[in-house]
Amino acid sequence: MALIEVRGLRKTYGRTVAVDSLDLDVDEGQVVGVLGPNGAGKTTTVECVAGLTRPDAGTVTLAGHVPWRDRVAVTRLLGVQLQSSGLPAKLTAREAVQLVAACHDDPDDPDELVDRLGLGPVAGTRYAKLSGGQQQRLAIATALVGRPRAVVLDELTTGLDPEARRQTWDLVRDVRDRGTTVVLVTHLMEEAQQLCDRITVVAGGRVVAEGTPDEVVAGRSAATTMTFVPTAALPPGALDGLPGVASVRRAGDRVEVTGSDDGVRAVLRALTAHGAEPAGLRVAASTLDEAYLELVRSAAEATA
Ligand SMILES: Nc1ncnc2c1ncn2[C@@H]1O[C@H](COP(=O)(O)OP(=O)(O)OP(=O)(O)O)[C@@H](O)[C@H]1O
Repeated sequence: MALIEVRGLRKTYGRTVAVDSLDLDVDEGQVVGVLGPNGAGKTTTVECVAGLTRPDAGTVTLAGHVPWRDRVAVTRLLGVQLQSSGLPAKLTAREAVQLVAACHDDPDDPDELVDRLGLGPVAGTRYAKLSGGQQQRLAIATALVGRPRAVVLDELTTGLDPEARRQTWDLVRDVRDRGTTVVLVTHLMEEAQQLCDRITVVAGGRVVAEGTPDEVVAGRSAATTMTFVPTAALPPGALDGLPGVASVRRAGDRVEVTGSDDGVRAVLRALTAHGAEPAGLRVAASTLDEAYLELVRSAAEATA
């Protein structure tokens, strides 16, 4: 049984359906990403997991506990860093971690945790004076100080510069290596590719893809991208509609085709049939970014 199990989750706010029929499994020891565009229902989902929001329908269990009912157990099991940490501006970094530690039965040593998260030099600095990266690390420290089995990190690198982002990613890997399960809410495909064992892509409150990042890319009809310059002119539409071809785009002389491996072979055969060769041919697996955009666009078209 998964550490976190969500089945048929539904939550509405007035007429807005924030989440609908959503399933999510988070196995112990993994980093699981919840991805999706603005308003997809990611935060609502993790709020239901954390027991901060009660769903209209469906079930959520965390190590067998129901989050909005078994509050004490869930506070012990799950650390939460949500989008705005809401820490008082005047507390120092150390005081903030000590304050949250005091709410737990068997907390981590606040000073040791502050050091481990690279906040030692600013332990005496007030929250409002910390940099964005330091504030995020402090939010992670407050989520971890109760030594939870799982932690929810919601858009933890939004607004950080590339170096601070990479340092935060190292921190997440360290959290996972120490045995804590991580639910990572993110907009950033590179972040998901770098950190996540599995991802769930949500759009319009529903799951539109689930698997390892590689599985999600491979499962798309546009799993491969090939670009080339045909050495002879092709009749208009010569490559459109070939079996396995998802899209054909032209940029000057260069042609970019996305599709399955069958699509790549069909394009090469069509070129030969038209007496052309693919000069400067490059064939690459599509990125998670490309797969994600395709998923989100088709979900938006389906509901339009
Ligand atoms: N407390 C609330 N009251 C009313 N509507 C809400 C509330 N919380 C969320 N919503 C709506 O529910 C939908 C899903 O919101 P949610 O915050 O879960 O999305 P999200 O994927 O986390 O988005 P973002 O990436 O922008 O944070 C949105 O249409 C949002 O406006």
